Amino acid sequence: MSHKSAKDFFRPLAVGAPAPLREIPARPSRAIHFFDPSNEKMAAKIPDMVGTVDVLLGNLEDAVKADNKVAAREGLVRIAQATDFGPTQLWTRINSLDSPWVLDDLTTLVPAIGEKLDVIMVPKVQEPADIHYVDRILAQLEAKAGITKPILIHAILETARGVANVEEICGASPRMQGLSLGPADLAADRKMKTTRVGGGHPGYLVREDAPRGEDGLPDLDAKRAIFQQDLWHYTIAKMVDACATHGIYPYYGPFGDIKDTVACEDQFRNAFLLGCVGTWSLHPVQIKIANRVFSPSVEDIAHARRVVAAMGDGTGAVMIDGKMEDDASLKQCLVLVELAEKLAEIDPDLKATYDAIETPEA
Ligand SMILES: CC(=O)SCCNC(=O)CCNC(=O)[C@H](O)C(C)(C)COP(=O)(O)OP(=O)(O)OC[C@H]1O[C@@H](n2cnc3c(N)ncnc32)[C@H](O)[C@@H]1OP(=O)(O)O
Ligand SMILES: O=CC(=O)O
Ligand SMILES: [Mg+2]
Repeated sequence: MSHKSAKDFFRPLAVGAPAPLREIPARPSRAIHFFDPSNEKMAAKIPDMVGTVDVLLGNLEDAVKADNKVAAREGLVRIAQATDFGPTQLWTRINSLDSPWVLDDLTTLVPAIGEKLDVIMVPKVQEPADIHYVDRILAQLEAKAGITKPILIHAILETARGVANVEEICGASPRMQGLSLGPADLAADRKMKTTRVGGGHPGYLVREDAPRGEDGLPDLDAKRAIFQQDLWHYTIAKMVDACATHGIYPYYGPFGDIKDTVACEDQFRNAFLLGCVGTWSLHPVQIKIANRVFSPSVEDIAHARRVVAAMGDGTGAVMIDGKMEDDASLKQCLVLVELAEKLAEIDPDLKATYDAIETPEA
């Protein structure tokens, strides 16, 4: 039980730190593209990726070798200082709070590039106290460095305890921007018997009933349909509800089977349909998939605009193509229309596509 009053949440946690935000801006973030700033070949590509992806994230945690942790941190500072990110957001993923690197990550990055950093992703968050720790230290570092806008916090949901505490984590600070599912660490922490980074598993399935023989017993040799199930449905749905409750944004996380672009698209689309606003991209090939999946389709926008036009003042019920539409379906349509408008502001190709859709008269 928190002893803070509601208004305390909107006071800076250090004298001289910027005032906390009251609303988290809905900035497009279809793909959060990970790069290792200590990998020179990868890092060299980052300036040219500005404008092609909504978020560039300099990763300092898992996937960066222990020997390269300092080089990654310093590489990120160099890239951030030398690059004009224009409309593209710059995020980082710091090392975990129990690691030997995280304090230096924060005390180096905030003074050096704090004005350019939009969001800090915190891995392996277990409970609100983890967010409180980062919240206070960020306020102190922002105050000392004279940073003018608060750096936001994004937590990865990748421990069983984190999932159990998800609501409290979302509400732990006005800096909370969103959550990502971390299926790889979460699987390990839960002791799931998988060996993958995200995605499904052919063994997690439901099988059609067996036909019965004359003896009334199941015919085990009969061919039966099987339906692979989604390992992540429960956690994503729980994360989406927690984020929506707190006015912050949910994301799918990594899809490690880089070459299976079809299954990657399916996983991303499931997350989009359930309410996620974006996903991670681990390889350039995943950026295009994410941008396509997390942008409403032409068909959806055409239909949504028809519903908006037909619903007039937004009350009552109408029939369109044999289906009943009312206030509730109108609200769903407005989610898509408003998302399309936001995306059109930063993506000229998408704007042209949406502008070309014939819009019915109101
Ligand atoms: C569970 C988790 O925590 S997930 C998050 C942590 N993991 C990550 O961040 C992984 C990030 N991605 C990567 O490290 C790499 O993409 C790997 C290791 C998966 C594959 O790398 P490669 O074997 O080099 O892939 P591939 O040969 O297809 O790369 C093609 C080109 O894209 C570049 N590239 C690959 N990944 C990236 C990236 N994330 N960002 C920018 N460029 C990239 C490569 O440098 C290569 O460049 P080149 O054509 O000039 O040689
Ligand atoms: O960090 C991500 C994960 O899946 O673990
Ligand atoms: Mg992880």
